[in-house]
Amino acid sequence: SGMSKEERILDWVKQHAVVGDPQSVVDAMDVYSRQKEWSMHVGDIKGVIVDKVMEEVKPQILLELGTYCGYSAVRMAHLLPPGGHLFTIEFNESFATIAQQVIEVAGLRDKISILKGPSQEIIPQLKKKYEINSVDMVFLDHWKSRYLPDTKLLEENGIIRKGTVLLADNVICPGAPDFLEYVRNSKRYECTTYPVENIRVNDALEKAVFLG
Ligand SMILES: Oc1cc(-c2ccc(F)cc2)cc2cccnc12
Ligand SMILES: [Mg+2]
Repeated sequence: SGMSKEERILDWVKQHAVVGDPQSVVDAMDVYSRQKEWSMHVGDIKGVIVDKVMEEVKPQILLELGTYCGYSAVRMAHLLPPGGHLFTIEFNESFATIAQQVIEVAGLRDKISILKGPSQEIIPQLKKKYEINSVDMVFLDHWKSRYLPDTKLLEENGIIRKGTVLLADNVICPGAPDFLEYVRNSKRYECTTYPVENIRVNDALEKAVFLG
């Protein structure tokens, strides 16, 4: 038995972050990933690109696919404009439980709602069950094989509107080739690629603006 990696990350955050200080939570998770155990959160190098897009878009309603331990949820919610809210979908119960506690340490419980379950089930419920009309930005960071089907679900369910910004992590590594091909060849998206030469792996984030 013993602690899971995610429990060890939470423990580190509790010991090294300052309660109510989101930046200290982000910094603690980055230090843990660099010095103890690499973890699959977006991290400090790609995180700067996420920050830049947040400053550009200033989303009131932000949807994240893939919470994991809550690193990007905390990083983005900290940058939300007043009144903004982040809905983050996580299908792994134990990850969601860890993320809820990380978000608690950050003092961001009022800005973030974790929706537990498979994205393909939750996306069609967003309007009725969570009273979401449309979202201003989507951060895709879950399983790569879900990027394209979930993007189509977001279109079909009217969750994204003209101008909604999709920002996708890992389009190179682990890679989401079908998603990339779709948004780059579709006349309904305006795409920008943000390549990142990380120490560990080369990767990129893709920004795809929905044109309606
Ligand atoms: O940012 C991510 C990175 C990786 C990843 C795993 C092993 C590697 F060798 C390299 C990259 C997996 C993810 C899975 C889900 C969401 N994000 C991921
Ligand atoms: Mg990722």
